Amino acid sequence: MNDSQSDFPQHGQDDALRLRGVSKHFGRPAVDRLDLSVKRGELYALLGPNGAGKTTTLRMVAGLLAPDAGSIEVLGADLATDPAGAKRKMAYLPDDPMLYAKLKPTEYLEFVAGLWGIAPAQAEPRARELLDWLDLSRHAHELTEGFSRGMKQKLALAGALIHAPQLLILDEPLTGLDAAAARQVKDLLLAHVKDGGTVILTTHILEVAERLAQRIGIIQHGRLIAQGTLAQLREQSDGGTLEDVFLHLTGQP
Ligand SMILES: Nc1ncnc2c1ncn2[C@@H]1O[C@H](COP(=O)(O)OP(=O)(O)OP(=O)(O)O)[C@@H](O)[C@H]1O
Repeated sequence: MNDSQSDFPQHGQDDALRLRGVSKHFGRPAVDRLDLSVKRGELYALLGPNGAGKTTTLRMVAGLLAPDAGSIEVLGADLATDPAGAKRKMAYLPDDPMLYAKLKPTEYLEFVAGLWGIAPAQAEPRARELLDWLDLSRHAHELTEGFSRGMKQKLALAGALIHAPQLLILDEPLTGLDAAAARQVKDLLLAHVKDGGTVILTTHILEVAERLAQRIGIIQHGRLIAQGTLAQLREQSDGGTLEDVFLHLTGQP
């Protein structure tokens, strides 16, 4: 996608993300001894019914929530012992990203870049490129308070990408986007993976998982109940669409 990402490691056997026995309880288990690995250069979709533990899992990976048990490794950096090293390599986009209403996109991206210690001379072309990619350039000098939900979502994604992270962690990144915006975001994610980067995302839009993901994991009651390519998941079920497979595996009518 750009020069700053050309030093990504080549596709290899290494995992970009590795969770081992990760648990989180809120009175009752939200995530329950979860083992999950995502390979470098892979787009992995995490599916599950409401309340299955998807967001809790991603928030722990992003370092926003401490696991009660287990370990999380991001591109070789242990999140517990090297949180700064792990966080530098990843970006997290929550499902309800927060922006600063009184900033323009260029100012917002400059601000986020500053938090990462990126010099303005380096940040500015990267910001311009991201705004172009997401078709926000013509709004670059407008206050974000006037933005639609989809525009805010795209700007938040640009902010998450400003430090050229290798691992993207995205919670419902396509919800609320119109067809054109969804296409821009999907293209950006596919380009990231093509460049050797890694994506893990949650979605309730099964067509997104079906079309984008190399592997799909299904989580229920905080545990991974199935994982594989769409073809492999179909084999574990009675075939059919991903919706049929999902409903079958999660025991829903
Ligand atoms: N901060 C919290 N305090 C108490 N319980 C929580 C908290 N966060 C999550 N939970 C509970 O943990 C469980 C998993 O929630 P989580 O948000 O991870 O599910 P999810 O799979 O992302 O669901 P959805 O698809 O509805 O977004 C739910 O039972 C939820 O109520």
